[in-house]
Amino acid sequence: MNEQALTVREAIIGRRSIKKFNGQPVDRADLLQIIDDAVWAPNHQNREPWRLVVACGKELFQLHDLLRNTTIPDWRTLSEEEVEKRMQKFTTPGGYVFVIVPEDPRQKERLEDFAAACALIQNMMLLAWDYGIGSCWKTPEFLDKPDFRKALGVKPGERIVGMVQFGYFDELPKGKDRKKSDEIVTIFGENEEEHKEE
Ligand SMILES: Cc1cc2nc3c(=O)[nH]c(=O)nc-3n(C[C@H](O)[C@H](O)[C@H](O)COP(=O)(O)O)c2cc1C
Repeated sequence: MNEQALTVREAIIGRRSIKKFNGQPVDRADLLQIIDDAVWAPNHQNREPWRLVVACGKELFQLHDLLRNTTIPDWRTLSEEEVEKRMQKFTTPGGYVFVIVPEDPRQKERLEDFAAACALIQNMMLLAWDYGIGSCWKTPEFLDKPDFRKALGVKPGERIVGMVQFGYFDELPKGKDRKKSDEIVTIFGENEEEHKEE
């Protein structure tokens, strides 16, 4: 683990989604420590609604097979090089975390649980960044495919919030500028006159 000890602000504004990993393995103990810390995310009524499926180390090969069968169903008709090329985005991360929540039939609770899981994911990504480990939160359509869900052990009434890839990288992507507060903030009460005219 490469201890960077960034400030919270440095981690938040410096983190970038890594879409090109370099294949270096991620230590399972690091990933589990990241999860043990990330669970301090806010969650309503302390429901801790999440559960996580982790692949890191030897079980990655099995996950790669699943990802190949899911995303390239005709892989047997392609050359080994072609399959390898298409699989690179899946084979280069050193670890995977699938975050799963129950789909509560009550809308309020369902949205709260989803929101809490999103906070957990952001925590994981920031903690990883502090260890020098990049990540990318992905929501490909196949996460909802019955065969994929079954292979991951996702039960009826559960939803995969995201597939988070973790790994090391050689190049830091440049982030897209964000809107500033003057573009997205309305000061409470400031538009009162406008509303009166409506
Ligand atoms: C809910 C969510 C889903 C995302 N899904 C994908 C995805 O499927 N594939 C992908 O390449 N990036 C995905 N991203 C990453 C975004 O592309 C990335 O966060 C965005 O470009 C901003 O870049 P930054 O994270 O470096 O600031 C997702 C991000 C979020 C929050």
